[in-house]
Amino acid sequence: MNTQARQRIVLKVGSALIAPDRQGCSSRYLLSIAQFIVRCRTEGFQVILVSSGSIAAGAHRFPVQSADNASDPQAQLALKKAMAAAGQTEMMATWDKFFDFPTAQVLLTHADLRDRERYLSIRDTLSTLLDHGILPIVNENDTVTTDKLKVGDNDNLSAMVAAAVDARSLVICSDIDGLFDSNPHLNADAKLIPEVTQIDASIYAMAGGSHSDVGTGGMITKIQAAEKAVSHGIDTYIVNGFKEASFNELLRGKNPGTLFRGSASPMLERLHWFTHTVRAEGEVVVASEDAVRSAEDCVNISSSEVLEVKGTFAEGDTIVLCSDDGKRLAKARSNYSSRLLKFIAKQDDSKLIDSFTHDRGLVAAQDIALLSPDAQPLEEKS
Ligand SMILES: Nc1ncnc2c1ncn2[C@@H]1O[C@H](COP(=O)(O)OP(=O)(O)O)[C@@H](O)[C@H]1O
Ligand SMILES: N[C@@H](CCC(=O)OP(=O)(O)O)C(=O)O
Repeated sequence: MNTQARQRIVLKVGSALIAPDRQGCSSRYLLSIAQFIVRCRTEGFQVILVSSGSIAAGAHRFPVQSADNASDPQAQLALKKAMAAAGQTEMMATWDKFFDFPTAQVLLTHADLRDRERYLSIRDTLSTLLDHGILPIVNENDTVTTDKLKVGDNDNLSAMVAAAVDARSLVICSDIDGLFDSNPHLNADAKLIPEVTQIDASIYAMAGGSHSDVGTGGMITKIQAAEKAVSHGIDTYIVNGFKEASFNELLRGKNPGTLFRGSASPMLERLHWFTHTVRAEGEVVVASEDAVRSAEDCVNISSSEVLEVKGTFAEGDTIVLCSDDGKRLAKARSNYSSRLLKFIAKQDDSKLIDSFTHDRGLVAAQDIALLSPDAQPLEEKS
């Protein structure tokens, strides 16, 4: 493990902290966040800021909406992207004013992160910026994204960035003290959970969506982010960014919100990237769970064990191998297009079938991630 890299902190700031009333950026909460960044740097940490808020910050530039636009989803989406474009410059200018060191804007999409070459390039750029004392400020490139191209929320984006830079901690600053056992906006008796040792279905069951006009994803995407980060060995905190005390406590080494402790046995880098950043384009249902017990099993699956092929994918695309009762067993890269696999799976002649998969397995040996039997579809969860 690169010990220098382990001195990195990724700080994710939610929209409500940037532009609380959608009237442009406000310094109300940003001052204490900026001071925290400065203190962390003074103490020798390299900091990356993942800042939401471009849409919330740009909203005030588009005060007039025609009634037609309000009911047209396409027009609404175009408006949000325009707000993001206008708000992004305002947001960068606002952050820049707090610091006497340079900042750099890094706008990413999921299409950038899931492509290995681009991912490595992003990693190098972020490291170079950090090594030159520059504060990278990352956001999703909302103006160019479509459903297929986007991460969709900055919680997951911040976890992908934290893994890419091999961070030591990920701090998610939200509008609430941390993860509660149910949404405090709906249940006045909800209790704060100070530490989560294992992220499973019971933790996801506590989480609801966002209640605000400006937030995306609520607690669900924060738990997804924590799941990604902890499996890379990154301690992940959800803290209340409205409260200056949160940052003072973090600086004293205390946990002011909810802590998800990083795994003591982190995944290898490429496996982590493939498991948590790359998305599956389709599914292949296999006859038995026993066919997918190890990576070697996956390579050796014969086409006669393929029951069904779902979705459209090309050779080399990522697929999930599932059991016929819907369990996600493994993620891998298909050696065949969905079209060819569908054709092969329909054949009765086993000799013909085997002739297709004789020389190379159903999936490539390089990227195979075994998923635990009750694993949730990490990258597809919403
Ligand atoms: N179990 C829960 N504990 C805490 N907050 C929850 C929970 N379930 C849902 N939420 C909602 O998640 C919100 C925070 O997420 P979000 O609105 O997306 O903020 P951000 O802009 O910081 O990402 C909280 O204000 C709350 O409404
Ligand atoms: N990329 C969007 C933010 C998306 C997002 O995840 O928002 P939030 O839930 O406030 O962190 C923007 O800059 O407005």
